[in-house]
Amino acid sequence: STTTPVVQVQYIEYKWQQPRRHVLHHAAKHILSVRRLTRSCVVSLIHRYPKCPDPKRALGLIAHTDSGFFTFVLQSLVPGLQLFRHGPDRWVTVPAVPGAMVVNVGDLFQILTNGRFHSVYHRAVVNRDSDRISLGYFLGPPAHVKVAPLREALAGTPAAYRAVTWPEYMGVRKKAFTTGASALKMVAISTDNDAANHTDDLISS
Ligand SMILES: O=C(O)CCC(=O)C(=O)O
Ligand SMILES: [Fe+2]
Repeated sequence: STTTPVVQVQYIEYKWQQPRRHVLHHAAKHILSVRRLTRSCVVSLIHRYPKCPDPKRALGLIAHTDSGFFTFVLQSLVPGLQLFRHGPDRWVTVPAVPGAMVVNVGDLFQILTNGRFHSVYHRAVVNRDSDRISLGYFLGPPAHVKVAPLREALAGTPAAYRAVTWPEYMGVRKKAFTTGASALKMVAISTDNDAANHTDDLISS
């Protein structure tokens, strides 16, 4: 039998301005209400990265953003997940904390929050001495659900993205991958929108 879990949204980053907390709250409520209406929409992947004698010359997983709402990553005790940070531009290794899950924001969450939350550009590097294993749980909407910027995220500003389903967006990403374009920009409504251009900046840098 199934029970409805009691979910509490906790704000880890207290420095966030009130409008952003408000958007996070509504986005979380929205995702939970979509989940309640439908069956599971979690995809899981297990990665195994064999040890590599010359890690500088190989990459475990090419730099990318994830497509769904969130990705939950469990790493083995060998770190390898890296996030791209600006100012100065650099790759930051996420420490492998036993029992800890890393939560990455994905492209559809950026669309849902009209760019108030940015999907994280990340990659996986390999280790010289040890194999590495990671588990990824990709949370997104069921295939038929259109994702569009939430009214609460707009607050008087125009929508930066058109509505897309997860499979539609995967199709756009596939096209973007072959042409070197940005998938988020391809579903953006206005090209002079900062939020929509954000990922482009990352990819070109
Ligand atoms: O291996 C990792 O830590 C990252 C995996 C990942 O980014 C992915 O599966 O999308
Ligand atoms: Fe990823």
